[in-house]
Amino acid sequence: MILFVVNEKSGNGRGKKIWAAVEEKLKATGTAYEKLATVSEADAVDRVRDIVQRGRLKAVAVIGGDGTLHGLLPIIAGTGIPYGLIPSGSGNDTSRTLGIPADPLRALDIILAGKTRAIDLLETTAEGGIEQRTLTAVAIGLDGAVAADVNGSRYKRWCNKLRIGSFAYIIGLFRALAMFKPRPITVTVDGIPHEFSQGWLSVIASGPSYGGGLRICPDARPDDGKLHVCVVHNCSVGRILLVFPTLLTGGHVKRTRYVTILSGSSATVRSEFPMLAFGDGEPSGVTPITAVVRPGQLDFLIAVSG
Ligand SMILES: Nc1ncnc2c1ncn2[C@@H]1O[C@H](COP(=O)(O)OP(=O)(O)OP(=O)(O)O)[C@@H](O)[C@H]1O
Repeated sequence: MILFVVNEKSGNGRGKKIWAAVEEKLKATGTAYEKLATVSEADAVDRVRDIVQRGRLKAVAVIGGDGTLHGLLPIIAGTGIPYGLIPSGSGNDTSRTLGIPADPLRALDIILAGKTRAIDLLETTAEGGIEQRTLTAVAIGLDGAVAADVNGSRYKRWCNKLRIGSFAYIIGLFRALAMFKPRPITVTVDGIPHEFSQGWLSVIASGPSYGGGLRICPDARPDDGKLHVCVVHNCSVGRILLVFPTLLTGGHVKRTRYVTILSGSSATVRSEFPMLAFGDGEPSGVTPITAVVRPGQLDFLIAVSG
């Protein structure tokens, strides 16, 4: 049996509409399935845990965005249960990285075909011992301020309605820039500290894409067994605005005066004042935060040619 976890809120209600089309096809193909419409991450965790414990699951598939996938990682990671996605979020960085089509029925075909690829996860521990697993990237500093502003905002709902979900992050950036002050930060990768007197943002990524399609660590691969770090530092607000469009192509990595790219198997970000961190767009605590890569922890359902 395939368990479908449906976040009807994701993508501003798109999850609900997508389920109707998906269910029709599941019935037409005689697929054994169970649907779980969940109202929150905690609700999903409790109910999915019970079903996983009962066993005999062929796969767990999410109809939602990166946040919905993120919420179930503590239950699915390391179990060998194939994890699938029918994207209905606004950022959809996981589907972008793994080549999962936006068309729900084509995404369903991938789930039904049952081919998996083992991908890496990031395990983070933030101030106060808050532990999380993240699939795409942990954003700290300015990005954290952007995520905090975007999540639950009215403009995110409008962008989703207009099907320009990624645009919400651009609005969030302008709003966060008006409030955020760069601070001294230390980014330690595999034990080697890198000091920045004006740290704007640090992103610890498993794959190349975050924030709705920004190619923050363009050389990262979700199954390369490494974590990748991008630090933007020591530049003016004007420079940040100039760098931002280059994130869409990954061209920012050439601006080595204020963009530093690192990689390794563990990374810690410390800041003079606590900075917010968001993993897969969900709150992960505040600095200091340490991320460790866990290679091949998740068997993700992907396209046969992917
Ligand atoms: N299983 C779930 N069921 C209902 N709500 C959930 C579930 N998991 C997480 N949520 C909540 O729903 C919110 C939106 O979900 P999600 O992040 O998947 O969609 P999105 O924000 O539209 O897309 P994206 O993360 O790709 O930008 C999350 O931020 C979280 O608060």
